[in-house]
Amino acid sequence: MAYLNVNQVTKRVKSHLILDSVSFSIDKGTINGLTGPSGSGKTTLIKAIAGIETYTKGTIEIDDITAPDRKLLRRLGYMPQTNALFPDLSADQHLKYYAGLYKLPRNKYLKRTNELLQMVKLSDMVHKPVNTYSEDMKRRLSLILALFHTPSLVILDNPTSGLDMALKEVIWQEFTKLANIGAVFIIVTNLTKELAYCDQLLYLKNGKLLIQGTESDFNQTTGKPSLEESLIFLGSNEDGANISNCEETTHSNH
Ligand SMILES: Nc1ncnc2c1ncn2[C@@H]1O[C@H](COP(=O)(O)OP(=O)(O)OP(=O)(O)O)[C@@H](O)[C@H]1O
Repeated sequence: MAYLNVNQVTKRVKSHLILDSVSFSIDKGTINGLTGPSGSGKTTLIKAIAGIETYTKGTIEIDDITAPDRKLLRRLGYMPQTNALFPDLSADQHLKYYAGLYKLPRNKYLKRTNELLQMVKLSDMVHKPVNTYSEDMKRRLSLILALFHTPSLVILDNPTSGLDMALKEVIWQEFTKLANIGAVFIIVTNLTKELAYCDQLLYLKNGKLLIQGTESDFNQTTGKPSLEESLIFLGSNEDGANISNCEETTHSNH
């Protein structure tokens, strides 16, 4: 039974078709990498799933609930591409604010929050206002805000952008750990190394979902020997026109 069902989601702004009848399903406990060229609609799609962007047609169901729905608020974790933090508030104040929004009892999230702060090496900054943070510290806090309430669907827009290699590794280990206990991840990234960690990949181009599948599904569909070459091929191939029978070559990981 799929945890997330996206059915023919279409977004049109005036004459611009930003999402073109996008349909896919995602199972529990999987890490899904969403990739594609700049401007292909990745951010628009994840914002629609997170309930913060409207769309013209189609439906989105999360855990059998039609989105958007307030019942989903606590089940979702979302990290935007550009930080949406309050400059005058500290990390601690951000966490308290969001815990209040999710109605989390303090003793429930405190231990988890401390673990995450340590993981991203922000413990020393917890009482300092965000306007004293570097850009990558802001990314790290945004990531914690997407994870600390143990959501079942975690949606992250380029989560490791600007972070050092060692921290990227630690963060991906955490994603894997959470997926192993049932969390679903949708991670926007164009980094081949990160895409290779994912259970399943989704490739969006010009608002259309061209392929959903594993790395080997991608290579089989494109006829290329590696994911990197497949992505280069898909990116340079006008509208994916030469991708034959994408629908038929689409596979689910489960
Ligand atoms: N509200 C809007 N009104 C008009 N055009 C929009 C709107 N939102 C997004 N777009 C356009 O839709 C297209 C897809 O944008 P989106 O940010 O979703 O792409 P993306 O794949 O996430 O790009 P990137 O990788 O560069 O972040 C772009 O051409 C963008 O300019």
